[in-house]
Parts: sequence; structure tokens; C-alpha cells
Amino acid sequence: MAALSLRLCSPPLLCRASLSNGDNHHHHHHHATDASFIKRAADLSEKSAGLTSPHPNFGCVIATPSGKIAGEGYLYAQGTKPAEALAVEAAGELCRGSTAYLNMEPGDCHGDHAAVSALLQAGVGRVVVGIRHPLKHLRGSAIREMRSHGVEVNVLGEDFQSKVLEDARKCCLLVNAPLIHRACSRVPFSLLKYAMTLDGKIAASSGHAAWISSKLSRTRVFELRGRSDAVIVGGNTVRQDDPRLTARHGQGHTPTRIVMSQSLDLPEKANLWDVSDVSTIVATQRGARKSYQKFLASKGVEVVEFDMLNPREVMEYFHLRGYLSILWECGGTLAASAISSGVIHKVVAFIAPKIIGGSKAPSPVGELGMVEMTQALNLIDVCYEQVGPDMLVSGFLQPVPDLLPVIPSEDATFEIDPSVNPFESSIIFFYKTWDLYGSFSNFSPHPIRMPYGDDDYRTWSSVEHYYQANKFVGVENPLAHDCVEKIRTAKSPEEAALIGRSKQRQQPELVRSDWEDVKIEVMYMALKCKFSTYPHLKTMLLSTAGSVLVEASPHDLFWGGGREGEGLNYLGRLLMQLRSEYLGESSVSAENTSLAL
Ligand SMILES: NC(=O)C1=CN([C@@H]2O[C@H](COP(=O)(O)OP(=O)(O)OC[C@H]3O[C@@H](n4cnc5c(N)ncnc54)[C@H](OP(=O)(O)O)[C@@H]3O)[C@@H](O)[C@H]2O)C=CC1
Ligand SMILES: Nc1c(N[C@@H]2O[C@H](COP(=O)(O)O)[C@@H](O)[C@H]2O)[nH]c(=O)[nH]c1=O
Repeated sequence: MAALSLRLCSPPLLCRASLSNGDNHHHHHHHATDASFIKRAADLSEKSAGLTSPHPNFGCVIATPSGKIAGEGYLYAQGTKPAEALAVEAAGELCRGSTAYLNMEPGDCHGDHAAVSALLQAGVGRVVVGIRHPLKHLRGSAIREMRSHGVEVNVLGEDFQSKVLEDARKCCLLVNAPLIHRACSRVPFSLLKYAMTLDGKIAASSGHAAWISSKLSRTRVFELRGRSDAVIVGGNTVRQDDPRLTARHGQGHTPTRIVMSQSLDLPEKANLWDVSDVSTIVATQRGARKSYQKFLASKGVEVVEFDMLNPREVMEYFHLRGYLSILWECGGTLAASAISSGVIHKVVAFIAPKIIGGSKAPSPVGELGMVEMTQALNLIDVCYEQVGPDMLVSGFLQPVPDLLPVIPSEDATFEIDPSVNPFESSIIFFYKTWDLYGSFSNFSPHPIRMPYGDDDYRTWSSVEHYYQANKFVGVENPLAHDCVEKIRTAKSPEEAALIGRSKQRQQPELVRSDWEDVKIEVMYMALKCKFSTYPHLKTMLLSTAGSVLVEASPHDLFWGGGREGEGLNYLGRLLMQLRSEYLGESSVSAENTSLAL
């Protein structure tokens, strides 16, 4: 299984990294077991949700070689015993030689190596990790430490082509979505929740809104609150509803309440000004109603003034205060403003089977400035669930970013190109041939001469031509031979790609059986030939030293980086590897020269 981890340093390993190899059967068996234990770890990791304030979710399952669960654990709150240590305690003697499943790489926040030490001391033989730690300063170090102690560590996602493992990895991403957002954006993870009637109103035209959704739905809302660092509403909701915004399940975590109000034209008496159990923060425009600000302060309500009171500024502020997860329970005006400033990641809508009517009655989202239905924002990964009489529809406005593939993890980057410091590197994107660095694209018009058949050489109009044709090389079928010729003589790289892909889809029997094993190698050879043939391309490649190269293809999730960074970026990786080879050669020749002198 070690071959599954991404080691791009030496070409012989390339084909092993491409996975679907001879012992498929064996692997599939492992994949299913690994996937189910990782999912279990992800589920466990969420057990403290609602009970403690949002924190990174860690779960650990220890399984015996025969596949039985020996022990489990999850991190209960910040500063409590690590999941791994709890699981090791529960499993006792059964740890020796077992496999530990972690939804996420441990983060050694306090320098005591508690999680890793527990696993090492217990004699765990193998560790499977769902995702690497998303925070830069922790990412990769626990994995490196365990490997350096001889433990086999497998990270999902570095084994991309198995559907079950991808599903399990997705669970790991979802369960720590807020933390992942923390790692790659400057705002906390935000969820917009509203309750509306079947005719799309969030209140009667009078403004009365108690209640649209059922009691059961409202209990679910308390749960959502319990999983958030803060609940936020606008001034109008305070005036209209006088909400309490507490998580009234008797116990557990209660979020801070935030009110955004420009005017500070707010009541003297409001439930939110009672801060005996939970705190309230009012975010307002600098200089608004100073006397009222004093009044709030006397009540114990914190007032924060902003030069520009808008959702983005406010969210950036709370990000800096360490908030991971925010629940927006505002009306349509503020919701629209939050959506347009791009701070809402997920939407949760309770739809009650009621009709209230009213052409002036408010709706969940106010003006977004869109004029055509084609501009509508589409939710991703939508879920539908019945809650009592209501329907709960939820989905993402922005996918959970997947940090792993595009920017290889610290270890992987180092293995691909030791000269790149992942903490200081910039990213160079390339895709269309006419853009800056467009010559890195496989569509660039740089013919290559490559061996064909036994010792015959042929010229291919582009790397793409060569790569596509190779899918059908060596197959004993005249139709396969035709394909090769059609691709070789295709007028453009685009047409070569089109023929190659459609033939592969329509007539998979024409594709060489070892294609998945050799495709990375084939690509690497073609790239090497291209960059060695054209000195100016080699110079351009060398000039990018220190940067991470990413093919910005939005569709190709294997060779490219994908639209949201979800792709594996193998083309970028191979170019970085080639670059590092060239850098190595030039330093060797420089050494030789100095010796000769
Ligand atoms: N069914 C449901 O799920 C819910 C229903 N409601 C209902 O919605 C109605 C209120 O809707 P609505 O007025 O939209 O709600 P909000 O009060 O939640 O949002 C508008 C208010 O937010 C404040 N605000 C501060 N900064 C901004 C900004 N940049 N952009 C926009 N607003 C900002 C302003 O307060 P200020 O005026 O003080 O400056 C503004 O009046 C009520 O009838 C309430 O009952 C509300 C929440 C949920
Ligand atoms: N009317 C309405 C909701 N409205 C939201 O709940 C807030 C009231 O919270 P609290 O004072 O804590 O009960 C209110 O201000 C608004 O944000 N929510 C729902 O799930 N269903 C409903 O029907």
C-alpha cells in the first residue's frame, strides 16, 4: 500500500502511483474496509457537536487485523485528551499490530506529540488518515513523524481512483468544513438558515413570523445553534422578533449572539441585552448613536465599530477572533447582502406546508441584482429531509475546498521538487496555450519525436497527439491501429484529444490493458522529450523554480487542478518533477566545471 502515497521522485514509481494494477481484487477489498472505518472515524469525530464550542473534529478507530473494532475515541473539546489516546486506552493490548483510522491527521498544537505518541507507544502497525491537517503549520508533520518511526501511513486522496475511498474522504472534508475554511479563507464557515412558507415568505406582511416552521424543526435549529460559535441577525429582526437565539436543549454549548445594525436604532428592552447566560456583540458603523452604545455597554453588551459595516468585514473580524462556524438567522435584507459578499457557504431552508400570501411579505433573500434565471446560484450536494411536517432542504453555495490535490502536501511537494518551499511558494497556473506559460500546456504546438513500435521513431504534432495515441498502441486489433493513425494525423491537439477520449469511452476494448498503469509514465516521457527538444521551453520551465505549477483545467480532475482545486494536478506535478531533474543536472554540471578548474 505504501506505493499509493504520492512519490513522484523516480519514474519507476510513477506507474505504481497510478494504481489500478494487477491485484485489483485485493485492493478493492482493502479500500472498502478502509473506507468504512474512516467513515466511522469521521462520524465519531462529530460526537461533541452541539455540546462544546466548534473545534477541529477528530475521531479514531482502532481495528484488529481481522477487521474488528478494538477501540474508539473522539476529541470532546479543545484541550481534552486526543481521540487517538482515548482509542488506544479503550483497545488496550489489542493495539499491537492493529490499524488506526483517523479522519484527520493529528495536529500537535501544544508540542506534546500526545496523539502520535499514543499510537506509537501502543505499537499500532498501520495508520490510515482521511485528510491531512488543513492548517499549514501542522500539515504533514504528524504523518512524517509516524513514518519516521516505521509506521505505515496511508493518506486517502493520494489514492484517487477508488470511488469508495473518495466517498470516505468527502465525509472527512465535510466533518471539518469549518476548519478547512479557516485554513484557506479569511472568513469563518457560514451557514444561512431560514424558515419559509410554501409560498416563499419568512413572515406575514405585518412582519409577524412566530411560527412558520414546526416545533420539531425549531428543535433542529437549536441543534444548529449549538454547533456554531455565533448566531447573527440584523437590527430589523431584533425590532420585529425580539429573539433570544439560545440553544435551548438544556445543556451544551450556546453560541455568542451577534447583531449587525447600522442605525443602532434598537429597543432599550430586548432579550438579547440579557447577557447573564450568553454574551451579545453588536456590530455597528463607526460613530453610530454614541449614547446608545454607552447604554449597551452598561448592559454588558459588547459593541464593535466598523469603518465599513458589511458582512465581509464583520466575518473577517470574527475570523481573527478565532470563530470557526457562524449561523446566519437574519431576514432577507441582510441575507442578500451576505450572499453577495460571498461569505455564505451553506444554506439550510425549512419549508413549511403553509401559505400566507401577501405581495409585501418578506422573502428569505432580498435583492441580488440578478436579471436572468441563468444567473441563479446553484446549490451543490443538496440534501432533502422531512422534519415533522416540514421539508428541510440544504446544500452548499460554495464547495468545501479540497486543499490536498492541487497544492501537494508539504511532503509530496518536497518529493516532487525539493527546491520548492511550500510555505513560501507562489502558484503559477497555466492552461490556454496563448496565455502566459501557455507553452506548458499539452496543446502547445511543439512536435516531438518519440519511439514507436520496436525501434522506429515518429513525429507527433503535440504531446497531446502522442499521449492520446498511446492509449491504443500495441493492441492486436486493426481498429486500434486505425485509432492511432487517426489521432496521429488529427489536425489539432484538440481533435486528437476528442478522438482519443471518445474512442476510449465508446470502445474500451481497444484501449491497451495496462493503460492506467503506464499513462503517467507515457506523459512523463513525452514531456521530457518536449522540454529537451526546445531549449527555450526548458529555460522557461527552469525560470519557474520555487513555484508550484498547476494546470488550471476546470474539467480534468486527473491531469488538471479542477475548478475549485479538487483535481490532482498530475500535469503540474510532472512538470515540477522534470524541473527538479533539470535543476539537479545543472547543479551537477556546475560542480564538474568547478572541479575542472
Ligand atoms: N422566518 C425566518 O427564518 C426569519 C424571519 N425573519 C423576519 O424577517 C423580517 C426582517 O427582515 P430583514 O429586515 O431583512 O432582516 P434583518 O434585520 O435580519 O436585516 C436587515 C438589517 O440588518 C442591518 N444591517 C447591517 N448591515 C447591513 C448590511 N450591510 N446590509 C443589510 N443590512 C444590514 C440593518 O439594521 P439597522 O436597520 O438596525 O441598521 C438592516 O435593517 C422580520 O419580519 C422577521 O420576523 C427574520 C429572520 C429569520
Ligand atoms: N420564524 C421562524 C424562525 N425565525 C428565526 O428565529 C428567531 C427567533 O429565535 P428565538 O427567539 O431564539 O426563538 C427569529 O428572530 C428568526 O431569526 N426560525 C425558525 O426556525 N422557524 C420559524 O418559524
